[in-house]
Amino acid sequence: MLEIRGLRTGYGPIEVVHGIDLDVREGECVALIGANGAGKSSTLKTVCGLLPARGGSIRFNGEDITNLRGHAVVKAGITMCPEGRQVFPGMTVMQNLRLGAYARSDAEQAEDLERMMDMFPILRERAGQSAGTLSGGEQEMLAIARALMSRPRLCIFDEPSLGLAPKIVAEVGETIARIKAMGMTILLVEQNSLMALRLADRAYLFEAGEIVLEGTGEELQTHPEVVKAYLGH
Ligand SMILES: Nc1ncnc2c1ncn2[C@@H]1O[C@H](COP(=O)(O)OP(=O)(O)OP(=O)(O)O)[C@@H](O)[C@H]1O
Repeated sequence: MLEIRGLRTGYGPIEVVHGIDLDVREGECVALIGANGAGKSSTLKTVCGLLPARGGSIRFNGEDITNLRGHAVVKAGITMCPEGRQVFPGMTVMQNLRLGAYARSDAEQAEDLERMMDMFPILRERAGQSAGTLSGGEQEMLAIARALMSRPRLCIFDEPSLGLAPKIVAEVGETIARIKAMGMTILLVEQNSLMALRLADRAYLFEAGEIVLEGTGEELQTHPEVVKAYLGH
């Protein structure tokens, strides 16, 4: 579904991703793991049209989407649930959800809003409340629901567990597992490597802007290098 070949990207004079190849197949959950600064988030931003590619190509369902603008990438069927949630704090939960559907026609929005509030009952309870007053975990649920409102074919998660208490991290993991069970294709960047590898069908290990290892989630969970450096046992 997503085919990345020889992708390079960076900021100003500095290249931070040095020609990576990466695939996500339909229905898969693929995780990117690795240390801070290894280039995982920059890769996601480049896929989403938020950071220009300097070389290589990104294809989605056979279509070249390299350097399409953000809204065109959403229209193509890719939505990102960004690091730090980035809900609009002064807007209500309902308004945030509606914004998630901005790239679509209105016809099925009401139905999707209902579906999201069935899936996340807390959002129904808080529908009229400012998003900025929600807890971190509730904001993450809102960010996930808002992403799903665009009816993506590929849902990208950037550090969904960042800054959340362990109990809430577990809830976020369960939510992603539920979305996967619904048949959604998922690309996930996560500092919590164990959670990521448990969720993932396949995973890639990033080091200094390159992919140094790839395998199934299970294979990487027991790979000595991953165990030593990222799973801490
Ligand atoms: N806006 C920016 N301007 C300049 N350099 C940046 C910017 N964002 C990231 N970088 C640099 O790009 C490199 C890759 O960062 P990136 O965020 O992609 O890594 P990461 O693997 O996702 O790590 P993290 O988990 O910390 O987000 C790092 O050296 C980082 O300092």
